[in-house]
Amino acid sequence: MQHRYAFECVDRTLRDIMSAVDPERAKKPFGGITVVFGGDFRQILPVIPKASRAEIIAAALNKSKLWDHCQVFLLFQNMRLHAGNSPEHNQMIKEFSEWQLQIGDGKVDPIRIKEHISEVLFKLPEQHVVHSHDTPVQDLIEIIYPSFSENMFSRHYLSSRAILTPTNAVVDDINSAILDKLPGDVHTYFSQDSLEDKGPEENEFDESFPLKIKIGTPVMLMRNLNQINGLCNGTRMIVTGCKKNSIECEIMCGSHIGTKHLIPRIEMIPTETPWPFDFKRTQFPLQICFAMTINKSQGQSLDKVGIFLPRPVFCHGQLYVAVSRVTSASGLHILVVNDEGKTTDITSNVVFQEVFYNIPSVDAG
Ligand SMILES: Nc1ncnc2c1ncn2[C@@H]1O[C@H](COP(=O)(O)OP(=O)(O)OP(=O)(O)O)[C@@H](O)[C@H]1O
Repeated sequence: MQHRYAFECVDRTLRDIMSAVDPERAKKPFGGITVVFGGDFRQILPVIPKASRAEIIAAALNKSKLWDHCQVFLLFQNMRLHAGNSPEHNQMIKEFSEWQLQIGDGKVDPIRIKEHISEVLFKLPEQHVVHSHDTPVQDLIEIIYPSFSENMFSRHYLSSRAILTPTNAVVDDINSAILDKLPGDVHTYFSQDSLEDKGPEENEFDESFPLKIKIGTPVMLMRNLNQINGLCNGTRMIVTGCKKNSIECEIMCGSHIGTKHLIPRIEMIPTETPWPFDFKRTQFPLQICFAMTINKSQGQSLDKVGIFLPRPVFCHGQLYVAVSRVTSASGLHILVVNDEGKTTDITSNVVFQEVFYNIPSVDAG
């Protein structure tokens, strides 16, 4: 979810612009222009580094004054879950959809509740749990990417599945384990970090953070480059060519499927840093996506989803986002590893209930 400041900024700008047409419109939300928001407060709230729970809640759109002017329309049908072909199948889909919502609403049957952090320990349905003794991660990779060597060049095979996990470090490990199975040469692309005004000193971070890929690797775009051509933050593509200063990729899902694009290195300067100077990183805005973080998976639809939890989820809506990416109940596989390194069927759910207080569906429920 966007920080409410983003919407408030658009509101103020439109009031300003529309006041030129009619001074009265400066008093109306968005200068009198109808605006449609789409969203789900069960999903991950604005990400604010080091923020407290209260600060995260305060950043949500429904804590803005604009919310008083919003009329809420509720959507009830889960369009992502494919319709069944028999009454029994439809009943199964209904139950699975209700279970997803229970997770989102924080209403799963608890084994134990840690009130102060709104964390609930609960038991996962057996049909989704992956049990493994010796090599849990390899086993999960095998379930999500079965017969990899026969299918690794199939666009549909690669675009329809992913492993989701809470942290980037684990994502990198899984991605490199699967990348090793792809044939072909590894192409290494270095990023360059520098200080915007670094003076005569050499920057020891120059030429660090390499991107290692092979032709055929699925990658996700990490920035909006060209929305008209489908190059948006989150677009998944296959690497089709490794050039010296660009990477050729083919979009593998959505309305621009099959189109090829050259992705260049781009400069990025983080604005919110604790330092009194700016870092500039020049890098490819791409990340390998055999596995991705749960946060990054928000918005994706996948036929086969492997959720790997070597540590529990840690923020509101993370588990809900993870379990709701899948298009069928049978496509969801969850591997939970506890502190002793053993697989288990018990995990945590984190839901900040107070974010729902002025949303009709949840109040009514
Ligand atoms: N009107 C529709 N008819 C058929 N399928 C639909 C329709 N709307 C959405 N879908 C299916 O549901 C999936 C999810 O749609 P979409 O990504 O627009 O929803 P969303 O609310 O943004 O989801 P989320 O926020 O959970 O990522 C799509 O991939 C599509 O397959």
